[in-house]
Amino acid sequence: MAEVLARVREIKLFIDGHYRASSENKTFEVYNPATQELIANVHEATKEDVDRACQAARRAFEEGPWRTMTVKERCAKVRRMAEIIMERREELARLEALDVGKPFSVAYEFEIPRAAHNLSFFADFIEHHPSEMYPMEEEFLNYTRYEPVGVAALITPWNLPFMLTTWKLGPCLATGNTAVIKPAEPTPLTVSLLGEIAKEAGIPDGVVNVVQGFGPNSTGEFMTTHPEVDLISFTGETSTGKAIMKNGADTLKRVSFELGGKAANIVFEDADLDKAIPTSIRAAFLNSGQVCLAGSRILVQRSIFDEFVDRFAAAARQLKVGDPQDSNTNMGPLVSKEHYEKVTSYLQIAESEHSTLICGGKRPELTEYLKDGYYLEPTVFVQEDPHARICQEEIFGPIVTLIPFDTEEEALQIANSTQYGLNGVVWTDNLQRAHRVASKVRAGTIWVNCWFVRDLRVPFGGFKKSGIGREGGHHSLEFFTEAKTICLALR
Ligand SMILES: NC(=O)C1=CN([C@@H]2O[C@H](COP(=O)(O)OP(=O)(O)OC[C@H]3O[C@@H](n4cnc5c(N)ncnc54)[C@H](O)[C@@H]3O)[C@@H](O)[C@H]2O)C=CC1
Ligand SMILES: O=C(O)/C=C/C=C(\O)C(=O)O
Repeated sequence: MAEVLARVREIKLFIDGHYRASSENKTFEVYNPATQELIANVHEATKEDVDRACQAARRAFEEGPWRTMTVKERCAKVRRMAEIIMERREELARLEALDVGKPFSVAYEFEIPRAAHNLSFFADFIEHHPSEMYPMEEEFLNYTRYEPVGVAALITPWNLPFMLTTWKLGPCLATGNTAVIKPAEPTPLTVSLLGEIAKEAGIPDGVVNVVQGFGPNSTGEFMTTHPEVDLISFTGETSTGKAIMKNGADTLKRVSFELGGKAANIVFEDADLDKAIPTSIRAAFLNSGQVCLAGSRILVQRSIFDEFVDRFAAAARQLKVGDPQDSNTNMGPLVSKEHYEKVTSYLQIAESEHSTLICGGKRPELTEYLKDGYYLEPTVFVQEDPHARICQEEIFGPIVTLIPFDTEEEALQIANSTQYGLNGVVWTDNLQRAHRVASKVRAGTIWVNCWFVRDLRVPFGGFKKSGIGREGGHHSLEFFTEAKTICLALR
């Protein structure tokens, strides 16, 4: 594995079953966020390259065997992709840790197996999905077919590159669509391998294409305006979702968006703190807080506030910040210089808003090797005003805010006071309160006495500015297919 990490890679585009250079030989550089060392030179897809990828995906959809083969045969190939991913698990986890700066253990234990599961789950789900049937007395019989839509643009962010791309690719392929994928520009490594993994699994050329590049005036924009793209599944920032929607409007593209979040993690006085504190630590600092589901606003009932602050801060101080490749590391760096500057700008904002710094707020002391990495200690603030910017804006870093509340009504008001509504968390031993609060928080997923437990059958997505549509189970099936009704006269 040392060799996997040592070399500077050249990452090409994967179009129509082959690696290709950028048509203008344009490349950009990618750096290890833990050290600032160069790790890859990446070919940027020009308008001509994106056109090639979209045309290849269109041909593979219209002419190739992919759409017309039996669902059993198609899903077997998607399942084979999952097996190959697990065969390459260590390599993929090492690359994800190198590229994103996340701990290798998190990539190896959670994200790469989840990526494989994203493919195998949807292969099983789609293969065994029943059709609807509506008999009309004895005269007519209606039944429904779910047919693929066409060419899908799958655009993903840098925080969970491989996991989130496969979350989209699984249902896209199992239902018979073809794909043009674009990972985020700071983290192209693992996703760049998906084309070759699909090819090895026996998926025909042109079905899975991977292009690389930036968003506005670059690859992302060329994809979302391309006339051959029928649908777009996007995860990322809310403002990017708006731009993509505008770009796709002229050609009436179908969209599914999973956007930002600012989850309220509500801790009532009857909560079991021995469970609430370690899980709230994970919810705040997993992947250096770069998770859209992060519990970045912790609302704590005033009667237990001081105890919670002390115990939470003590647990935050215990986290080992360091080299992502070291198996003892709990938290790595932030993903890039640009993002580090954005996240650390909130330290000044918090100060100007009179937040109280409880712990963190500075670079940790690290070895010489990591001296240039984009590191920030796990940082905890207390803020009484839930309308302060650190309580409202998605910081997307290891900065968490503790906010006291007195009553259930007040907790709900605070929880619902942001523009986001992706998820929420409730800690209580009172079953009635759990149901009541869960029903009143305006968000797509509410975890009660747990966090980030994922069953891929359930709807996943956001209220308000956290997204449009739902993916997961039959929601993904509906997004990636056209439902067709066939009505047969029986007499
Ligand atoms: N899941 C989430 O909720 C995520 C939220 N974010 C938030 O977004 C902020 C910025 O992160 P970015 O990676 O820059 O997110 P982003 O939303 O700008 O980028 C996500 C993807 O969209 C592409 N993209 C950007 N502009 C585009 C356009 N006009 N047309 C088509 N594609 C476009 C990017 O190249 C990337 O592949 C973070 O600081 C964080 O607050 C970032 C990652 C994930
Ligand atoms: O479990 C999922 O499907 C998604 C998890 C996390 C994100 O979408 C994110 O952080 O962007």
